[in-house]
Amino acid sequence: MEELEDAAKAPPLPDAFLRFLEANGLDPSIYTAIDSTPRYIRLKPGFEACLEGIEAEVNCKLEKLEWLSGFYSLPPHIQIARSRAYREGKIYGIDAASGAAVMALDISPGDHVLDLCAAPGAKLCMMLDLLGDSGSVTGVDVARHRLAACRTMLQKYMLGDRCRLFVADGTAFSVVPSRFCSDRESCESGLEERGDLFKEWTSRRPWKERKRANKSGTVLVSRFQPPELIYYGQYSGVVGITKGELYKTLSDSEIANHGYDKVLVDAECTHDGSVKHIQKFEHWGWRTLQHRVLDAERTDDLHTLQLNLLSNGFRLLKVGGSLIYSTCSLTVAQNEDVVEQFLKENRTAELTEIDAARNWPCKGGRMPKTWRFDPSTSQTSGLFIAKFTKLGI
Ligand SMILES: C[S@@+](CC[C@H](N)C(=O)[O-])C[C@H]1O[C@@H](n2cnc3c(N)ncnc32)[C@H](O)[C@@H]1O
Repeated sequence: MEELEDAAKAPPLPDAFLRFLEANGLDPSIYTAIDSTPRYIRLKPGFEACLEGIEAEVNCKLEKLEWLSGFYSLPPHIQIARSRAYREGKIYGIDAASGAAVMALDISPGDHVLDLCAAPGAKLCMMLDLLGDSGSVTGVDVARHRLAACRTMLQKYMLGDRCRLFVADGTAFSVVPSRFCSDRESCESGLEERGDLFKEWTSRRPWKERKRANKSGTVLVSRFQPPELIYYGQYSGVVGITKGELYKTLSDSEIANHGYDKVLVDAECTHDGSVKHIQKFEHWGWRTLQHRVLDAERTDDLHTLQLNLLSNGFRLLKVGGSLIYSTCSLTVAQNEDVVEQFLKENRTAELTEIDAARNWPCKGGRMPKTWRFDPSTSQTSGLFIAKFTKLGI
């Protein structure tokens, strides 16, 4: 292949992937920027005083990101996974572009937030840190093993109190926030009176679940399977209510008032903008890339899935609430095209300006009000972000 002749310019990528990039109008040179793209960490709120100690541990200076609160950049070769700060839950490994997607939600105290493609949970943890001692976050993912990793992360960072996790297909998920029982007082009263109420979570449950999951042999659930609650915190709104109350379905007009305040649809995609992810295929084998990225892109199923996730996330949003649609693909087909189709089908959806983006090192997408991060523009991983508001009918 001609593209591979100039080794100095061309990244070590297989022909099929280069053809995929070309077909989607994407510049392969972003994959060479990887060596100079910094790594990012987010400091857990409350550990600001530990900064110097963390620097000594990872043996480098942490550069504060002026445009994203709580984030620091490190040289790309620095590994954080073995550091004590990481193991003790003082820092998170999360790309700055992912942090921007969460910030675009404008989370306010008391918000009830839905994260429809939540695993492994870096954004979910950030939402919980932003909420602090109010509101709730509901995480949903179709992959049980990935959501179990998310539960482990909640436990590690001690963030589980206001969170509940459901293994479910996000295109059919229907559980609304349990607004009425997410305050301490209301949760603590009357728990002893009825036997069918959810009691406080115990760690014995995950073992039972594992057994059940092993028996069923399924890793992904289908849209016809009921949601499976694999974790809930004490103030997540689950303790003190019945199964019937938890799974009660609401009409669209009821959701207009009682739906989620904020929704994140960080949709399944080909991950082609996540340069670090693409580089992993060097070790996993380029054949796996063919199967997971290129074949997936060629089918219409992925675009339909993205549109269905976005539509269902929007359906569960209350009027006046906002939704972020993001993918770590840089193709127009998985981003602007999905947004365009969604707007055609949803007259109560308004594409909304992300005010903070004016100060972010990203560039506009092909549609006004949409944004794109990539290694060359923003020195981050690739990410597309669009924000919608739900209008009253
Ligand atoms: C880009 S990842 C999400 C990353 C996550 N938001 C984070 O910050 O760690 C996409 C996720 O979508 C999940 N997924 C794929 N199809 C889904 C579906 N139909 N419903 C819910 N989740 C789905 C995948 O299992 C995967 O975990």
